[in-house]
Parts: sequence; structure tokens; C-alpha cells
Amino acid sequence: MELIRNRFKAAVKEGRPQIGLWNSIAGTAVTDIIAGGGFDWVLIDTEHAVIEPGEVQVALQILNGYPEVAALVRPLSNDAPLIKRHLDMGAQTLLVPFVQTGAEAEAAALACAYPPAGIRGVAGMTRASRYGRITDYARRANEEICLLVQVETASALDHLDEIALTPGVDGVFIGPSDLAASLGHPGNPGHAEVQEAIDHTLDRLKTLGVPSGILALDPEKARAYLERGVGFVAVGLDLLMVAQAVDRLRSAFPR
Ligand SMILES: O=C(O)C(=O)C[C@H](O)[C@@H](O)CO
Repeated sequence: MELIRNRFKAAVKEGRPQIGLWNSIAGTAVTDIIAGGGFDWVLIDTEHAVIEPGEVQVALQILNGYPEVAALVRPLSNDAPLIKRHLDMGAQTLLVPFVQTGAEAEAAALACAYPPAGIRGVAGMTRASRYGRITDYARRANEEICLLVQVETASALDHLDEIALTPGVDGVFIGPSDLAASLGHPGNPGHAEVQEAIDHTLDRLKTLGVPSGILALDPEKARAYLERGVGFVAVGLDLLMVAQAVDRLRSAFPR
């Protein structure tokens, strides 16, 4: 078998905007449903979700059935053993949360790469190499791994350049909810101070030539981000979409 190409990584590097959805609901049905929605990527979230690491492989296998959709995985934390497990399961793109310094970005990059570039442990019998059938996986895997790091605190913004320019970092994702809280506006990512910080960060990333990403649940705002060149934009969250659909249907039957 040939090494599997990471088309999401290629698209982001080439500046082709990628629109995605958040998958926080464990199990197979929802992943299957949203995978068929025609979006460019689906993020399997294990940070703010009850999806356990072992369930990530099932989600990856489901998404494998939709070759036009890229699977992204968010580990619970910037933890080398967790990153190793997700990569061994076959994840090729990771969104590592809560990165605040260049050193933390470097730690994530090292965890994503086999030696000598990094510290990722080598095992030949994993799904990542399709159980050894991708014969040059160990030698070439790093080429197709995409590391996205999240900046979502005031401190991270103070270290943006060192984070964004860390070798091995392929993109920087802004976490509006955590950033809002960090700036003193919990639950209010729309606050002027938060929006200003986001705008400045996106402009800086553009100046640095580093692909940017963000979560924007308002379609108009999401379109605006795409138009200004944000590379990967999450436009929906499965948990929220289900709750809103339930509430909308209920409201159609006033007591
Ligand atoms: O801080 C944020 O915003 C994110 O990182 C995205 C959230 O974690 C996501 O779960 C939506 O709330």
C-alpha cells in the first residue's frame, strides 16, 4: 500500500479554504451522518467531549469511508503519549489544544514526528501503517502528518510568533471560547476586546504566512473569515446542532 496522502494538509498549505464540523458525540451514527454532509473536514473531539481515545479509531474508520472528508483529531491535551496513540490509530491531522508557548508548540511537534525529527514511538503493527502494509510508513510518515495548535489564552497571543513559527507546526487555530474567558469575558466571544484580539491574531498569522483556523458558529461570520483568508473554519458543533434542532421542533408545538 502507498503512504496515504494528507489532502487537508496539502489544501491548507496551498491556501484552499477548508470548512469543517465538530464531532463531540461518541458512537458511530453521528460521525457517519456528519461525514456525509459534504464538509471538508470533521474534528473528532476528545477534549470537550465524552469520546474516549479508543473510540477515535472507530470514528477514523467511519470517516475513511468518505475520502473527500478529512479527519482531524483533538487530543485531550498536549500529551506525547496521547498524540502517539492517535497517530498510531491512523490520525494524520491533530488539533492540539491550549498551546501557550513556543516550547509547548515544539513539544507537540516532537510528539508528532518519528526520530530523528521527533520523539514519536515507532510500532509497525498499527492502523497508521495499515498493519505494516504501507511499507515505507516509518520512513515517510512525518511528511503527511499535519499539526495544528490552538492559541486560546492571552498568554498564547503574547507568544504567537514563537508558536506559529515553530518547525513542525502547520497551522494555528484560535479557540474563541477559551480566549474570551482568558481575556475576562467568559461566555462572550463576541465581546469587542475578544474580536479585536482575534482580528489582530489572524492578521499577524497572515503576515507570518502561517495558515489560520477558527470556530465560527454564525454563518455570516464564518463566511467573513473565509473571505479574509482563514484557512480552516469550523462552522458547526454536533451537540449544539442536535439541541437546536430539538428545541426548534418543540417550539413548533406550543402548549
Ligand atoms: O476555545 C474554543 O472556542 C475552542 O477551543 C473550541 C471549543 O473547545 C469547542 O468545544 C466549542 O466550544
